[in-house]
Amino acid sequence: EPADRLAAVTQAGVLKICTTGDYKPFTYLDPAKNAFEGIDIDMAKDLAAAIGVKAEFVKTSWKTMMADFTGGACDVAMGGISITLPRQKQAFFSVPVMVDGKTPITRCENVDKFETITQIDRPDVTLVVNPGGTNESFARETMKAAKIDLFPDNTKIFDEILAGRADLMITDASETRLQQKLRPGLCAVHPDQPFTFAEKAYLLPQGDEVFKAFVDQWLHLRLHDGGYRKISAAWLG
Ligand SMILES: O=C(O)C(=O)C[C@]1(C(=O)O)C=C[C@@H](O)C=C1
Repeated sequence: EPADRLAAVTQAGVLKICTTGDYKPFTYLDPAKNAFEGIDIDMAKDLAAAIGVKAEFVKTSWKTMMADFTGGACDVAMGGISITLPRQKQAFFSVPVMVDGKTPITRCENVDKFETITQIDRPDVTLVVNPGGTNESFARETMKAAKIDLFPDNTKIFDEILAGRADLMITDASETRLQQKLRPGLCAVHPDQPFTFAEKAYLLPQGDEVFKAFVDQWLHLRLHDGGYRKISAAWLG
């Protein structure tokens, strides 16, 4: 009999969602409230409601997400996750939620200095990078000369640039757009023309066509009935 996560989730009465909690506006673990919030957290609650069960969030990290997911820690992983071919070998993805891509963010006085990879990839430039996700793989593939400074706490990483301990970060354009609002002094560099093409989607169990069909249909409806727009506008203004 084929794996049927939709039936298992329905029977359990709970949808378990793996999420990192370190990536605004998609997933953020608010330390004061000890609760997850963000666009994909609201979407996860909506998905659980659509199935007719409650949502339970399971904290993961970019480094351990695939192992946690394939190990059965959760039914779906959500929170600004990019579709990649290595991940696609181990799991299904939903239809894409949005298009994104890698863009520099730096102190505003430096926006003209870091427009191209050639300008960035120099020995006197320090790029701060969060470990374990597509930001790290992009940096390792593209940078030959620049100094790569791994900084594990993604909720504080942008302060490294503001404080002058790093020159820039290269991350998703959506994140650079939000962080330049949250941290005056930081500016996104051409977020409308990112270096890469990447799509965000939700990670689903490998081979489970029934569950994927349900999630895809739910997401298709929310992308067209205003549900997604309403949720994302609440976090992005
Ligand atoms: O790995 C991914 O899919 C992501 O898009 C997550 C990722 C990353 O690329 O490292 C993107 C932006 C955040 O700053 C943190 C993590």
